[in-house]
Amino acid sequence: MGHEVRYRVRGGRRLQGTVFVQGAKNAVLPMIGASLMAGEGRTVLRNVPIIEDVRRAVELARAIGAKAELHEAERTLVIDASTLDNPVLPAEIASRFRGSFLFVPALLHRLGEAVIEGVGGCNLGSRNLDFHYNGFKRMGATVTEQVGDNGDGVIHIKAGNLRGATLYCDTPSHTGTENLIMAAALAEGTTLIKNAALEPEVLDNIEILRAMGAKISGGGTGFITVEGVKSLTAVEHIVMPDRIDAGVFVMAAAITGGELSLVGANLEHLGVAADKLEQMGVEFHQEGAVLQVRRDRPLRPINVITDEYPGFATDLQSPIMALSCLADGPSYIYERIFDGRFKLADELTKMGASIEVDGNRAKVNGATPLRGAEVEAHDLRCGSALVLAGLAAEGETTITSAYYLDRGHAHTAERLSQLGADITRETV
Ligand SMILES: CC(=O)N[C@H]1[C@@H](OP(=O)(O)OP(=O)(O)OC[C@H]2O[C@@H](n3ccc(=O)[nH]c3=O)[C@H](O)[C@@H]2O)O[C@H](CO)[C@@H](O)[C@@H]1O
Ligand SMILES: C=C(OP(=O)(O)O)C(=O)O
Repeated sequence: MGHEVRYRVRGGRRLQGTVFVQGAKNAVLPMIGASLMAGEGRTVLRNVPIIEDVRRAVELARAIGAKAELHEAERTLVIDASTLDNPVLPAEIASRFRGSFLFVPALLHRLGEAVIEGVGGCNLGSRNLDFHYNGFKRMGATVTEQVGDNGDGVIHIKAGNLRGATLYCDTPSHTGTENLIMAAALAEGTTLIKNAALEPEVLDNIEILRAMGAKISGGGTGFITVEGVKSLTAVEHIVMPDRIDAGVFVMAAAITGGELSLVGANLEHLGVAADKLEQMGVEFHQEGAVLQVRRDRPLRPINVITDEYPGFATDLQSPIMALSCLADGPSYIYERIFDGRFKLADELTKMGASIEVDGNRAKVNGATPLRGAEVEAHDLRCGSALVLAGLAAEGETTITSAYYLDRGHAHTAERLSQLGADITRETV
């Protein structure tokens, strides 16, 4: 892990200018998984966000035998999966990011098995994988769990020949849908996936898979049909913009009373979050691929219920909690997707916020002025919310550990500084 890295923010500056929205974390990770399904050739992914999760994915791809080159300046990832030879997803890499589990379909098809020593991702309460395992089993795989050398569970999935089947997600799981589509893409026969996720990243992943030769229909409807094919070919693909990164910059404009041009942001991808932000007093104007955002009136309180797309994205729930601290009146937040995503409330309280948490519901008693403090990012979006709070706070805020934020946002300090923020990323 190396030294502790933290962000230091001195608040009170109004943000103004142009910012480039990064490529989507939650699109590029399944695409790396998809690229590992190509038995020959080199996949080229462009607009790759230079974030820690991508670095871990590159390490993991190499650990299982693929050749992966991340050209950071060009934001381009080149993957040659012809040399894939090791079915083990080692704990030391795989348990550091959720996207590691998206490598499983490629291992099942290419090597006939996958050994999962660990799966990571933000600690947000229970994060089950039963929809994935049940789907693989319905397609003919066997799933067994053993205790590894260090006492942790190791999951062994043996594929044999995966066969098309009728699959479902109890709730429309984002990575669950992606994994079942990838498993079905090279399976024998036809697969129907019911209650599939509708997220734009899922659709972008379908697009690359179709370019690779997969036969997938129904994306965006909740029912996805996949006709298995014999092989997939390596292609070039541009990763879609990150709607959560865009949402955080919208809120950076909102919390500082600023005005920004977000290059690459798509208002439609924000779903209900765009409407909620409008209700709070944020103004949007989409000009082609550039989204203009400004807030110059007092922030109004809000009622947020997180939901799958196009509902209010859970990954924007923490940022809007920070923003609602400055709204004039009580805001109500109901987190429906994850049962442990409110650790942020204690950190915001250290900065002067007044927040009452009751299970998965929170009441934010705005408006309270925020003051700088030493706070802790417990997960990625907790980190982005604390940066937002720091931008609006009086005095200095230090946020540890920066790693969480760096898992999902690229060049945070540089991009915010260019807009006029006073923020540095320091190694202690
Ligand atoms: C790498 C990636 O894309 N991560 C995103 C993905 O995570 P991830 O794909 O892990 O999230 P899911 O959509 O699968 O999970 C949503 C809910 O379904 C439950 N569930 C999920 C799968 C399963 O097999 N069983 C089960 O019960 C989870 O516990 C959770 O309560 O979607 C989340 C919800 O939009 C986002 O916050 C994450 O940023
Ligand atoms: C929960 C998140 O990511 P992951 O699923 O990769 O942990 C997130 O992006 O906020």
